[in-house]
Order: sequence, then structure tokens, then C-alpha cells
Amino acid sequence: MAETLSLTGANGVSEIHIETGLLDRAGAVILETFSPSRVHIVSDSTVAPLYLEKLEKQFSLPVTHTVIPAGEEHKQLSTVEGIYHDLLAAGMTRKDLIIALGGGVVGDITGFAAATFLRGVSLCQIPTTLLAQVDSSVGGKTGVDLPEGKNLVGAFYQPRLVLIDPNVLASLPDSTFADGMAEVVKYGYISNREILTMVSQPDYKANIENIIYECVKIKRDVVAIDEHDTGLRMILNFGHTIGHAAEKLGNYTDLTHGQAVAIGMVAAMRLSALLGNEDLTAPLIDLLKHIGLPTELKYDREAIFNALLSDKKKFGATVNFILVREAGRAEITPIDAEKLHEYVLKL
Ligand SMILES: NC(=O)c1ccc[n+]([C@@H]2O[C@H](COP(=O)([O-])OP(=O)(O)OC[C@H]3O[C@@H](n4cnc5c(N)ncnc54)[C@H](O)[C@@H]3O)[C@@H](O)[C@H]2O)c1
Ligand SMILES: O=C(O)C(=O)C[C@@H](O)[C@H](O)[C@H](O)COP(=O)(O)O
Ligand SMILES: [Zn+2]
Repeated sequence: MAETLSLTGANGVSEIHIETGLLDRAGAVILETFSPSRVHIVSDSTVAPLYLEKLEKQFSLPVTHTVIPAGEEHKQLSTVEGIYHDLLAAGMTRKDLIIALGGGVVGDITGFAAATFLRGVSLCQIPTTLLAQVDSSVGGKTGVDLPEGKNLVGAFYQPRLVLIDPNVLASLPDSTFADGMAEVVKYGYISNREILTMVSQPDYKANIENIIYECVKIKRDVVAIDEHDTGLRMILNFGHTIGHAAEKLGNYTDLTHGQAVAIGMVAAMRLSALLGNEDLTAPLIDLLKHIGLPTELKYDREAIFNALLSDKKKFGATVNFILVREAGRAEITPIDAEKLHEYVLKL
């Protein structure tokens, strides 16, 4: 399979290539788009031993790298600062190229470093987890967590190129593959119920390339309409309001992002039922269990409510909550924070 999707944003076009074996010829594809004097690759301590050398060897120009420790707890400003120092030591200029080689954590951190170093250096995303392939590498949200909340510092900064090679998923642990499936299920519920049918099959993993393509297409279409998250794009946050609160309460170590999104989608469905809508919780739970994802919110509800007040969809005293009242269609529903408090205590 080889597919290319283009995303036109305010500052130009991002090309997204999905192709089995693409990492083997990534260097050549990158140099068709960029003309850097040097390249700096950011990866993490798990991905670097697997794929960094393979990528570095494909360039005949100077290549340097930063290897950050793997894990969400390192998605923080001090890690970005370390990358800036390495970029300076390498002599990187505005003409040069930064490559993110890794999962969503590497992608978000590296994207933020690229957005801010010298006020902006070209960026290529090479996502190596399913989650990063279907979601985080596309659309230009970059940033880091703070102890106070998830992704609270960041920038919108589009990669000019995204190279998705499904072959690299072969080295993923099952649970990390399942994390990505949480975002896949999200796409099914917010936009295309056919994805839910695909995922319900016993051998859905055999169809993963088509699933990736369908998800990236949805993300491309949504971001093309609302790049800066002022309206439609908020639907990509289904399951994330309570999910992000749970990630924060677990100090970014108890739950992965994918697990938190799974739990957050179930909680959002329960909340929708409390609002009087049809209760779609049971089929969602069945699907998540089939994938191997958790469904129960374990944290104190008062603490969850307080944590979700730092959600970026809160405007004044209103939180824009993403509800799904019918599989395949999401709604942005403003809920008064006081009312939301009542509902969250009942979850
Ligand atoms: N920017 C966005 O639009 C967006 C969208 C969704 C999620 N995110 C962010 O993405 C992050 C989660 O991403 P993630 O689930 O990829 O987590 P991750 O980056 O922490 O990767 C999960 C684990 O898999 C390892 N890994 C990565 N690729 C591998 C491979 N091919 N083989 C073996 N191991 C591999 C990593 O080293 C890590 O230990 C969160 O911080 C979340 O907030 C951002
Ligand atoms: O791209 C988006 O927009 C999303 O909301 C995708 C989410 O899967 C992702 O987790 C994103 O990082 C959440 O963004 P935030 O603005 O809620 O921090
Ligand atoms: Zn997400």
C-alpha cells in the first residue's frame, strides 16, 4: 500500500505519505522535500536502538541526534531545553531540518522544539507508534505537559512532511499497539462508524494499514477546516477531557494516553446518558475490552472535576464537552462548569 494525503494549513502544505517499508527509503523522500545543510534527529531510548541508525545512514550530509528518555513523564520543558542545547552544539540553522523519530511523546516534544528553536525550523515527523501514525504526527499540535495539566504549553506547528511506515509497528508491545487503537476507536465514534466495524473483526490487526489511512484522512479533513482548534477540531478531543484529567492525577505514569482516552470515552458516554441521551456505553465498553483497553475511571470524582478545569476547551465558566449521541457523529456541547460538576460526581 502507498498513499499520499495533503493537508493545506495557514503556512503551507503538509504531505503525509503512508507506505509499507517507507523508513527504508526515508532519506531520499526527505531530500525531495527539504534542502538542509544538516539534519538533527530526535528519538527516544526505546526507538533509537531500533531505528535511528537505519535512518541516519541514509543521509550523506551531517546528521546529529538527541535521544531522550522514553515515557510521558519526560514530556516536559526541561527535555525541550536539552534538545535546544544539542541543536546549538550541532550548529543547526534556520535552513536545516529537525526529524522526530518516535511515538507521540517524541513527536510532541520535537515539534515544540522545532516551532520555537530560532523561532521555527523545518520539521519532518516519522511516527513509530500506532497512536502517532493515526493521530499525533498529523495536524501540528505540539507541546509538553506541566504538573498542573496535560499539554498546557505548546504551539501549532505543522510538519512539512509526515512519513508513516506500518512496518515499524511490528516491534510495538501489544499494550502500546492497543493505546493507538483507543484513538482509532475515537475516530470511529466521532466521524466514521465503518472504522468501528473494521475494529470489531477478530483479525483487525491484519487490516491496520487501511485503518491508519481512514484515521489520517479524518484528521486531515478536520484540521484542514479548523487548524487552530477554535471549532470543529474540538471533536478530536472526544474522551480527552476526563482522559487528560486522569493522566494528570496519575502523574503521567499510571495511565498511558491511549488508556486514559479509552477510560475518558466511556466516561463521556456515561455523561451523555446522564444528560438524557441514548446510552451508548455498553457497545463502547465491549469494543475497548476486545482491544485490551481499560474502561473504568478509578480516580476520585471531585479530583477529576478539579483537574478537568484546566482543559483547553474551557471558556469562562463553560466547558465545551464532546458528546457522541450516535456512532459516527460528534457534537460539541457547552456545559456550565457547575452542572458539569454535578454530572462528574455521578460518573
Ligand atoms: N499532537 C497530537 O495531536 C497528539 C495526538 C494524540 C496524542 N498525542 C500525545 O502523544 C503521546 C502518546 O503517544 P504514544 O502513545 O506514541 O506514546 P510514546 O511516545 O510514549 O510511545 C509509547 C512507547 O512505545 C515506545 N515505542 C515507540 N515506537 C516504538 C516501536 N516502533 N517499537 C517499540 N517501541 C516503540 C516508546 O519508546 C514508548 O516507550 C501523549 O503525550 C499524547 O498527549 C498528541
Ligand atoms: O489533534 C487534536 O486536535 C486532538 O485533540 C488529538 C488528540 O488525540 C491529542 O491527544 C491532542 O494532543 C489533545 O490536544 P489538547 O489540545 O486537548 O491538549
Ligand atoms: Zn489523544
